[in-house]
Amino acid sequence: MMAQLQATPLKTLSLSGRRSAGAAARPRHATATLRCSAASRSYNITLLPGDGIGPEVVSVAKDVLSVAGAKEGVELRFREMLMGGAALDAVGVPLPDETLAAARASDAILLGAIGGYKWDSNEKHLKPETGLLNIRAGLGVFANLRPATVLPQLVDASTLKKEVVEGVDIMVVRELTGGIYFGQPRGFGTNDKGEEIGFNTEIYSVSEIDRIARVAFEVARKRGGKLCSVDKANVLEASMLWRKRVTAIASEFPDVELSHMYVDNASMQLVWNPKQFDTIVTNNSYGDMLSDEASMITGSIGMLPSASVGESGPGLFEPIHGSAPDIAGQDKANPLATILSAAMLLKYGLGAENAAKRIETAVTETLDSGFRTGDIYSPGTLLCICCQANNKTFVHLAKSVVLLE
Ligand SMILES: NC(=O)c1ccc[n+]([C@@H]2O[C@H](COP(=O)([O-])OP(=O)(O)OC[C@H]3O[C@@H](n4cnc5c(N)ncnc54)[C@H](O)[C@@H]3O)[C@@H](O)[C@H]2O)c1
Ligand SMILES: CC(C)[C@H](C(=O)O)[C@@H](O)C(=O)O
Ligand SMILES: [Mg+2]
Repeated sequence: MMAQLQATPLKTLSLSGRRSAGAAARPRHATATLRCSAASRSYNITLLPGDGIGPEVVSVAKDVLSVAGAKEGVELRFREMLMGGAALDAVGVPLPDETLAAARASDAILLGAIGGYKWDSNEKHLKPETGLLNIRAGLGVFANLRPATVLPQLVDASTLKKEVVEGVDIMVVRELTGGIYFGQPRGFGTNDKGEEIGFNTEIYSVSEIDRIARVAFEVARKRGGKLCSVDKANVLEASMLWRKRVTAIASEFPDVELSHMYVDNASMQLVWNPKQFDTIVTNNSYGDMLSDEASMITGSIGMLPSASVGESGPGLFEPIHGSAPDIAGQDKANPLATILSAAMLLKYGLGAENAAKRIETAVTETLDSGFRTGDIYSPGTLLCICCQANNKTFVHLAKSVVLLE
């Protein structure tokens, strides 16, 4: 099924449910909506557990997905495929052809994380990270939506002051298939002094900027109506074009208030006064960095989900964190970013809003009950582990909350 690029941004992606009235509640892409509510309620999901904590958090999210789907009559069939370091070890490439083919043929993809020390010095084409970039490009998922929402139960989990973070609800719209990650030329060489050099190219075309800008304006329109475009237009040509095009596209969205900010200033403003931001649109590399920074406003990088969508084809859903090799295999990982990515998969990938809501409610109630992994633990809460099969885990508590509804 098609990822609902048209329908998705028209609905709020915010966990807090901030939503404007009127058209906001009515997806514009009728075909996608009809398909979602049609008789077929059976979907194929590709699971890409990957490396490090990836398999731990994906197995938890899979259980939660199954229960939430079943309670709403949505049948989910899972197929696990190799990706990242796990694929390198098994078949010698980070993104096997069969994995990309299976992902393309499915209705949605849930990815854990890839990477690890073992493969860090591999050549570029044999890095787990190259597999990740290739699947994003291969699926054409150019719009990466990364919500950073401070949940009321976790206002004290942030290293920032409560009054600074309380109520923060930001959506970072990151361009995902262009910019310096993919620009040519890139590589290694020698300069005229005979010194070794490494180089990359930051490059954006008008069409790449226009399409991500339109997604961001649509998202902002259905949230707080404010869009801040982050660039480095005081120095870089690619950013100068970015700013020119975002400004031009703004005329299609007179109801959205557009501002521009340089990325260095934005990095500072995010921790000084994060509540000034509603929706941020930015390029691939600034979006990578600013979303990690925004995650710490919410308490932990283990909390931030994401949805990546394109013009057609299935969406890719993944936590924003990495494979966390420092805690892998110790049952310490916070699975909430992946569980919330699973909720985004249901809502925006499949249109199964009620099932998604069950997951969001389960997460809220799990936190209300005081359960915390180490990254968001505070005195007075219950330290729990990621995926051991006992009653003190997120997954089992989440399941029982889902079942109780
Ligand atoms: N999308 C992805 O698959 C992705 C994203 C980022 C990094 N990576 C890769 O992951 C590897 C490690 O990268 P890194 O250390 O820079 O970033 P990381 O996000 O893996 O970890 C950074 C820190 O956050 C902690 N952390 C991350 N996720 C957590 C969770 N769910 N619960 C609790 N703590 C969590 C880690 O323990 C670590 O201290 C590298 O190989 C990197 O390339 C992959
Ligand atoms: C692992 C890496 C390629 C990836 C990125 O830079 O996009 C990661 O940091 C992310 O945020 O998903
Ligand atoms: Mg990142």
